[in-house]
Amino acid sequence: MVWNETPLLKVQGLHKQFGAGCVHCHKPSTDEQTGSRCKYCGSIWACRNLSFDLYPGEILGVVGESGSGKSTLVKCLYFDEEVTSGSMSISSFEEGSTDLFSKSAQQKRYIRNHVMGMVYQNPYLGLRMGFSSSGNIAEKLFAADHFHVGSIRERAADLLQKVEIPLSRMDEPPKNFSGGMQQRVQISKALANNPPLLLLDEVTTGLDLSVQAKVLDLIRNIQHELQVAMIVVSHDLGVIRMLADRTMVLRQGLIVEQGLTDQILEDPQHPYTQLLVHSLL
Ligand SMILES: Nc1ncnc2c1ncn2[C@@H]1O[C@H](COP(=O)(O)OP(=O)(O)OP(=O)(O)O)[C@@H](O)[C@H]1O
Repeated sequence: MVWNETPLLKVQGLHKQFGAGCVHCHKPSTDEQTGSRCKYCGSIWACRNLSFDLYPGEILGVVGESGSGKSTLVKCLYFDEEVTSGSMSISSFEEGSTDLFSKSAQQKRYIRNHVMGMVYQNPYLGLRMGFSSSGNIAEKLFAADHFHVGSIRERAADLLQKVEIPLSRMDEPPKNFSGGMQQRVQISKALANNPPLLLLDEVTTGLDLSVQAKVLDLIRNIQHELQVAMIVVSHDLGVIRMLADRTMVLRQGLIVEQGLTDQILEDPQHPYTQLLVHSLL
């Protein structure tokens, strides 16, 4: 696939440090050998100098072992975590001319509500379990300035149908639903504002294999139908193989390899990627 358009998302030099830091680690090392943890003060550089682009309608996979910085990356992109340094722009917001990390809290909320959707591994983070499923979608629509009650209910029904939640259950709260159904409601809520960018963090981890396959199928169909660009975080190369056009491999907060998913999986160049790929086989 050739991506010859303007990128939807541009991330440059994203660093995220946990801990106060010290004189020895005031600058994050981008040396693979050094590791992500400062041996003097224990601070962790969860993301080190991450730069990448995402094109409209593309699915970018982010893979790496536990602790490699995958979740921290998407949390930073969704403003759940404050970055230590770096910049991010989205072409559909102020024509991509401003750094979104430097915006005020209020502006960040606006950006989240209008141009992003997020699906968490834990549905309790993305849903109000006690609200009805349609109410969850309405909440996202209100946040994105849609106030017409009739059309909100219609949109909720439409979205829930898309993720195969029976309409007879649209007024039930997600706490009554199975794990797979909760993930599907979360996906429909994340799509409510028609975002050009959807972030998905380990969305099938913990689900039964057959349920996983259904959710993955659904994500693929949605991408096909709505052409929404996605960043899919997973430690599971099977998920990445099924969904991602391009893949970025993270290790100790650094990108060690990136490229077309087929190339990465068929002919990994970095020893760490080779280990990851071969442990799948
Ligand atoms: N709130 C936090 N405070 C301190 N350290 C943190 C915090 N969140 C993450 N970290 C550290 O940052 C590093 C990256 O964590 P992160 O959760 O991003 O990894 P991950 O690749 O998503 O792992 P997993 O697949 O297990 O979720 C880890 O060393 C982790 O301990």
